[in-house]
Amino acid sequence: MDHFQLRDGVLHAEDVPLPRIADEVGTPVYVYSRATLTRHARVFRDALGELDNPHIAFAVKSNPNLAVLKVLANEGYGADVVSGGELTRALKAGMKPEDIVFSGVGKTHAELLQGLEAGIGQFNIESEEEGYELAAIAERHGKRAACALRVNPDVDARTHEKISTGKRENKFGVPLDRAAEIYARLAEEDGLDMRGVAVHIGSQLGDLEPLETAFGKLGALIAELRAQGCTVTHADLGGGLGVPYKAGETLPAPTEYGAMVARVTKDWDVRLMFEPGRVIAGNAGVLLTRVIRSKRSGNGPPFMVVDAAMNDLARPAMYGAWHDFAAVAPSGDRMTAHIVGPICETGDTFAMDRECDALVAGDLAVFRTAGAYGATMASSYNSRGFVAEVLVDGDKYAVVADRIAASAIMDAERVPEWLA
Ligand SMILES: Cc1ncc(COP(=O)(O)O)c(C=O)c1O
Ligand SMILES: N[C@@H](CCCC[NH3+])C(=O)O
Repeated sequence: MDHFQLRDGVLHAEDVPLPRIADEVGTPVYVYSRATLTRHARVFRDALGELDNPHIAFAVKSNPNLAVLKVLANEGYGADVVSGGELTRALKAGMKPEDIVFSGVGKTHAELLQGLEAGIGQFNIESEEEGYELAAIAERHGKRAACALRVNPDVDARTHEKISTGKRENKFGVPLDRAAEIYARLAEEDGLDMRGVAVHIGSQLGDLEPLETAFGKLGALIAELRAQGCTVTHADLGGGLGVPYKAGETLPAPTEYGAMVARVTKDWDVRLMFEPGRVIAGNAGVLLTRVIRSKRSGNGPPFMVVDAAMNDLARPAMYGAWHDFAAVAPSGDRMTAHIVGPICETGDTFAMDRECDALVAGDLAVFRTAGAYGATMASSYNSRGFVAEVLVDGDKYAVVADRIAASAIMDAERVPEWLA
């Protein structure tokens, strides 16, 4: 069920009319639905119902807002983090250290130490070099780090090239054909408790087949490791499940994913771990914006300039991504427009030749499916400041991230005296 629905002709987030949020908080603003987050968390967990006690770690990178993390912590979710900053957030939101997985190719010395001191559940080691560095830090501090080795299965995930992570030429993980020897060597380290393997082939996957291929390869690796005497008790299958961005688009349902996983892993005898991000948060948020003005463009459709821009929602500019765009109070009339932001780059374009609700200056509209990889990828380009975020729960809402004004960012800058 969609918690962003028209009621009496006005788009609501749960029971809150969006114009109320626009008036009270201003635009642009991200609006999240707690009910959707909770529902998605439960749907995903239920889809894994055939498995024995799966560990689900929300990919914090997809939406690191503390309130969003708290909603998921309340649902028993752990966290998949990729930086010291994300680790700090996950802990602050109440996630248990043992439920936190630390991924990423470039964990620094300080971040490895931070993870060890926090007592996190698992490091997903992405290279032999990282393994030795972690082992040395752990030994020096009298600790033992629980680890999985992330492998690169060389599988084409059939998604956008910039978010594909499982091809040999991508920077992630260790090559599959070297994984067994690296695992065995790292297992010799006193500072490491090599307990598992991990894989994540990419994001916004619309097809289960590449995932199944990658999981099949991981299963063969587990068998090979055990045959050579290594212990494997955990397997982390990453995230990646895609979500519909266009009305009417169909993607594999979590239940189909869960059934495939159960089938492929039935003889693995490990605890399975998952790192979903987008499938939990994507459709739990919209970016609420106001039309600044429409500008005629020769004989073509008008440019509809909205007050959100590529610095607030980078996905269209970065990946050519589609976000459905709809009026908050649709009149029923339609128009075709180029939907653009105010930033001084042609790339600041949300959509060209988009057929959409007819809108005029001052009207409110939303970009849908903006709950994942939205606010978290914002910048302050063109000195526009950082966009605000709101969480709705029934008929109430809270500002869960203040708008950061360009002036506040400027306060952190200095002109050295020697320039005077
Ligand atoms: C290691 C890792 N885990 C989990 C995720 C979450 O992916 P998604 O949001 O597609 O579920 C990502 C991002 O692609 C990732 O790099
Ligand atoms: N930022 C990407 C997803 C990246 C996934 C990172 N592992 C997007 O918006 O689609």
